[in-house]
Amino acid sequence: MMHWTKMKKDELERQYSPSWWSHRMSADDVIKAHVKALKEGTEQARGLAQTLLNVPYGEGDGEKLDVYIPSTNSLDVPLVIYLHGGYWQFLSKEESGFMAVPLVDKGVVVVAVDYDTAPKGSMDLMVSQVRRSVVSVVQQYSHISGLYLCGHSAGAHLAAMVLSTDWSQYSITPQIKGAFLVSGIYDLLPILSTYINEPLKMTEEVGVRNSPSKLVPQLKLSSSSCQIIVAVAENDSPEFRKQSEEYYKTLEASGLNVTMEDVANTDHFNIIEQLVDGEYDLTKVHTFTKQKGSCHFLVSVFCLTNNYTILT
Ligand SMILES: N[C@@H](CC(=O)c1ccccc1NC=O)C(=O)O
Repeated sequence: MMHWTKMKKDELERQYSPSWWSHRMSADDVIKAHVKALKEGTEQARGLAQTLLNVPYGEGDGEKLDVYIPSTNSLDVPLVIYLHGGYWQFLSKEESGFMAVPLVDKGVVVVAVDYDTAPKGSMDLMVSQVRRSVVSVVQQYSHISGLYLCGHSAGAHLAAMVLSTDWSQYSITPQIKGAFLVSGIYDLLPILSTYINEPLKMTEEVGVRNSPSKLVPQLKLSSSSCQIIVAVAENDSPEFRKQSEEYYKTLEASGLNVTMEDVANTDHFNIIEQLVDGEYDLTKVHTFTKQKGSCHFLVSVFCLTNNYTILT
């Protein structure tokens, strides 16, 4: 495949337009269906779980998160923080609670984080916000049995930036047990010259310091015991697939605990949408989770994608 530096602008923009690559619908329709599925899933989750909505994690207006709480007597309560996608300019926590639908009755707390999307927020601000949201959650829920991170698309980028944080600047060092990075972008340089960067206005310097692919040594220092899953859709664009493959290879070469999952029959959108889908075999998930005893979240998520990888 041609290296991105050799691509003309229109080809680069096509490669970085996920909706163009769906086999299911037209570009416009797949985005409309995506927003609808996430909204409906979030509404369903709000009906199923107890919720704490709009909990501040910082001083800024946009620095709020939603907590989806299971009713459980168990002391073993894992918590997963979900960072939404949407190219750092679309979507919000109002479409980001859907993952609680299958997880809440397994005793998992789900937290959906808002951050200031562009043009209001810059890349540096969004990265700082998600880092601070994780610190705030850990301070608030110090009794949890494990902290997991999940992000989709731009949210997978932000999750990878959280894993690559030098926590010495913060009041605590969160111990993240697992991270599920779905169809992410880990090198921002290819998008600098595309329409995606119009509201973001990233310079090359900003792109470099916010590229997880360039921060693997820091990730190794901060998150060496984190179990990382890099997942990508079969029908993501070749450039998106390459982003995941290369990030996975770099993590693996550094000796990190990482798995690559190429999820068959999915595109950039339904790879994450289907985590709400009741059709998947939740009974099996439950048995699996009990047998394995730990890492509920990652096991559940993987069974939901019909991909029975034993992770613990
Ligand atoms: N121009 C992008 C738009 C996009 O990625 C997107 C738009 C709305 C909501 C979510 C999106 N992407 C990933 O979550 C595309 O072609 O797919």
